[in-house]
Amino acid sequence: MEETASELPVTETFRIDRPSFDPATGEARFPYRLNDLAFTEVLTLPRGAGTAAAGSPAFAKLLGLTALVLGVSYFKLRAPLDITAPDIPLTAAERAFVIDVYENGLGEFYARNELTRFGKLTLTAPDDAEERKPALDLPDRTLLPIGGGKDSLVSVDLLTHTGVDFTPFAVNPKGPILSSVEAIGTPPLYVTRVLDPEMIRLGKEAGYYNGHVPSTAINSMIAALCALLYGYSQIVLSNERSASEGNVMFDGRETNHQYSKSLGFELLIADTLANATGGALKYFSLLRPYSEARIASLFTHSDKFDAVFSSCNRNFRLTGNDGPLWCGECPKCHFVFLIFAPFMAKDRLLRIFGKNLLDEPANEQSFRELAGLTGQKPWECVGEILEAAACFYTLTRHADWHEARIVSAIKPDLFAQYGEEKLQLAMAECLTDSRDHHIPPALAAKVAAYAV
Ligand SMILES: CC(=O)N[C@H]1[C@@H](OP(=O)(O)OP(=O)(O)OC[C@H]2O[C@@H](n3ccc(=O)[nH]c3=O)[C@H](O)[C@@H]2O)O[C@H](CO)[C@@H](O)[C@@H]1O[C@H](C)C(=O)N[C@@H](C)C(=O)N[C@@H](CCC(=O)O)C(=O)O
Ligand SMILES: Nc1ncnc2c1ncn2[C@@H]1O[C@H](COP(=O)(O)OP(=O)(O)OP(=O)(O)O)[C@@H](O)[C@H]1O
Repeated sequence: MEETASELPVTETFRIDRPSFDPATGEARFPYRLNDLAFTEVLTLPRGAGTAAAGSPAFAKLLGLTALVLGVSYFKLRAPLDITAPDIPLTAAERAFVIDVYENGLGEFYARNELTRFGKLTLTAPDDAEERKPALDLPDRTLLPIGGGKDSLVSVDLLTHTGVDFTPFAVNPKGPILSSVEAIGTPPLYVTRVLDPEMIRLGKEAGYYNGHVPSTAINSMIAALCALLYGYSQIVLSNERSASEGNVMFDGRETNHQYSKSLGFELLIADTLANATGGALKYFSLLRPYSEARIASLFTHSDKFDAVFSSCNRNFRLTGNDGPLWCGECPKCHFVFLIFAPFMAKDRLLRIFGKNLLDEPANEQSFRELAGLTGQKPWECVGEILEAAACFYTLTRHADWHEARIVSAIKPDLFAQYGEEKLQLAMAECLTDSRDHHIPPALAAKVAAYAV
């Protein structure tokens, strides 16, 4: 559906109503209205939440903010300019946070649907003048969201070896999330999330838009509700530094498929959660210092999860996955194979993927896109272009890989485009940890000492 400026939906409105939570059933309900359509999203949290925590002003605040963030799935059907939340008071900083979710969090959605929304959205909600709420008392415990792929499992290893106990957390766990948590062996905290089926149906109909939503922002707000209810003082994400690189420029801004995994968003949500809890709830990514290549090298230290993990997103569709753990066809499978290859024994890598993805000519175009030799960076959860190019460079000099079909096929263009010196420097950079992170200093020092 194409849209011209004169057709912008100025008379349409998206309304976010007051959400509710019943501690007896663990059910949270989030009602929305898009013009004359009504939707409800439902979360089911584990029962047994303290009623005191559920009745606190801080929980009401986080429930309201969660309603705003979860709203993106319904808003995107028409993407109107006006958003209202008549019963959810917001501070100035919270407004900026919500607008960021609806602008940059939906950046890929706008770019792919050719919708210009940056700087045009209005959010009408009552004012909350109290920017910083009173301090809550939360026990010193860690909630660790698990995605079923290599990243959060590297965090499992880092926390385990630095003596930090944690509870694995997941929203709608399935496939590799369930099997990885079983291998971790620590009782998890799981939340069931049911999107309104009418929204899913309309997303496939003419007259409605569809596209990507910022899933990490959504999962993080749900984790924050659980932190308050079940008593956790920190939520530890596993977002790599490579996630901050965008895909394309659109409507005057860089759009990023992984926006809500970026450092910029981490700072915004961390501030929002801290202000809502008087500083009691911390949020940071343990893997922010690392490139994807460095994370891959850290993953090789243990083979505990080899048979159960997968980074392939086909596993995480709402309806599940009836194919193999690694499809071997998508850009994410290709990227993960590429970054493991320099660091992992070849037979182990082939066992994990079930085949050699660098020997299949059909994959060449996809690998070229990952390394920036053609097209654009794929709309997928993949690392930086230069990082992929640097990994390819390493493989051109690697006894096990230099003769692989795709490595030999792209070598001339790789060298011509980047030059050897730039590729060598890029690899060195990938393996150098960044100090641009927000891990509490004592933990950062312990992790740095372990992750040599
Ligand atoms: C699993 C997956 O990657 N799904 C993306 C895919 O959706 P698809 O239609 O193939 O399957 P479903 O996920 O089952 O979605 C069905 C419809 O429901 C809509 N929907 C889904 C979840 C939601 O929270 N809200 C929704 O409205 C969805 O739009 C479908 O119409 O393609 C979609 C369009 O590009 C993507 O939006 C789906 O991505 C999921 C929301 C998802 O969870 N993806 C994560 C694996 C992901 O991409 N993570 C990124 C981080 C993104 C971020 O900013 O945090 C990453 O790991 O880098
Ligand atoms: N279903 C989920 N429930 C809760 N948190 C999730 C879920 N899926 C992903 N996450 C969180 O978001 C982070 C980013 O997801 P992502 O898919 O990039 O990571 P991963 O699965 O750990 O590793 P990989 O990048 O190899 O897939 C995860 O590390 C995890 O912290």
